[in-house]
Amino acid sequence: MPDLPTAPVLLGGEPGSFPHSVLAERHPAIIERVRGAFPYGPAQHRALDALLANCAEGAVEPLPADAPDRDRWLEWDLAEHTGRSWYDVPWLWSESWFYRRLLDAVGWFGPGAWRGVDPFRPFKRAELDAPETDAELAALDGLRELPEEERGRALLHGSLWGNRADLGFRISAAGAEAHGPAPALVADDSEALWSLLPPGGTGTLVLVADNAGRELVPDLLLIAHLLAEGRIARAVLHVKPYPYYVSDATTADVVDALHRLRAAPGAAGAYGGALWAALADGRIDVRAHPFSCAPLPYSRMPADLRAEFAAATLTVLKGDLNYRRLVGDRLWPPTTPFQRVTDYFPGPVAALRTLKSDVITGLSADTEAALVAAEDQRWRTNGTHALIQVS
Ligand SMILES: O=P(O)(O)OC[C@H]1O[C@](O)(CO)[C@@H](O)[C@@H]1O
Repeated sequence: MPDLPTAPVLLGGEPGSFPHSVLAERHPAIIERVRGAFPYGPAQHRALDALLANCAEGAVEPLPADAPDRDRWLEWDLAEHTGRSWYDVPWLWSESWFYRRLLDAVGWFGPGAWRGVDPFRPFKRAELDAPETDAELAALDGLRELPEEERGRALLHGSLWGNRADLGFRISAAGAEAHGPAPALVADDSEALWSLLPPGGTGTLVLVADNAGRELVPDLLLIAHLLAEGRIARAVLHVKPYPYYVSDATTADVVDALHRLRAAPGAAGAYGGALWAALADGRIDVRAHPFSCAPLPYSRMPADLRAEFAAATLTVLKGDLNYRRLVGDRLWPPTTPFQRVTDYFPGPVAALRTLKSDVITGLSADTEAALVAAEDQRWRTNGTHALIQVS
C-alpha cells in the first residue's frame, strides 16, 4: 500500500471538542431515547444502565467468548484497545464500539425474543412516514419534464443533501435544518462524476449507503435514474449488516423505503416499481458486508471489498462517517488534496457528504478562508455545508 500522508488521528479525550461531546453527551442521549422507545424488560434496563456507566468512565471490555463477531473485532483492534478508556482510543473506533455494545444491551445478538429487533427502527420509520417525505416524493413529478441532465443533477443533489437526514446528528444539532437547503457546496467535482457515468454505460455503480429514510430514498432514486437513462448497467447498494449510528440503512430499511416509494402516487411510484423490478432481475444487488460496520478506515478494507471497488465504474460513498473512513479520521489541514489521501482506493471514488465532523480535505485556500471568516470553525460540524469530491 502506498504511504499515506499523516495528520493527528481524532480522539474523544479533549473536553470541549466535537468528538468529546459525541461520546459524553450524544451517546447517553441515544441510550435514553432507545430506552424510552421500547417496553424492554429488567435485563435490558440493567444492561443499558451498565452501558451508560461505561460511556462515562468505563474502559473497553472484551467481548464474551461466544460473541458471534468476536474474531472479527479482534481483527479490528479489540485486543489492543481492551482496558483503555473510550476517550483514549481513536474516536472512530469508540463510536463504532458504542453501537456494538448498545446492540448487545438490547438483546440484538442474544438468543431471546429481542434478537434482531432494531432499536432505532421507530425513529427511522417516523422519518420515512413524515409529511416532509410525501412532499419530497411529490416534487418528483415536477422533474419529469426536465432534460435528462438536469433531472440527473437534481437527483444527485437530492442524494447529497439527503445526507442531512441523520437522526444521531439531530440529537445534538437541533436547528441545523433550519438553515434551509443552502447551496453551500464547499467542493464540487460533479462534472468529473458525470464524466465517469456517460450515457451508454455498461458498468457497475457501487453506492455505499449511509442513512435510511430521507437519505436512502433519494439514493435509490439516483440509482433508478442512472439505470433508466443507461448511464450504468448495474448497481450494488451496500447497507449496514446491523443497526448503526442510529439512522444508518440496513436491508430492512431498504425494504421499507421501497414499499414507501411503490405506494406513492405519480413519478415516485413509477421509480419504486422500476427499482423493484431491477432488484428482481439482478440489475440492483444489495450487500451487507461486515466491514461496513468496522471501526476502521477504508485503507484497511479486506481483499474481497477491495476487489469489488476495483471492478466498479465508480464507487460513491455517502455521508459523513464514510467520508471519515475514506480519508482517514484525522485532523487534516483542509487544503490537503483529496486525491492524495484517497490514493490507496482501488478504483474511481466519489464522496457525497454534508459536513458533520471535523474531518475535511480538498478545499481551496480561498474556500477555507471564506468559511472560517463567516463561521469560525462551525462549518465543519453544523451540517449546513456539503461536498462532492471525486478521485
Ligand atoms: O450519517 P452520517 O452523515 O454518516 O453522519 C454521522 C456522523 O454523525 C456523527 O456521529 C457526529 O456528527 C459522526 O460521528 C458521524 O460522522
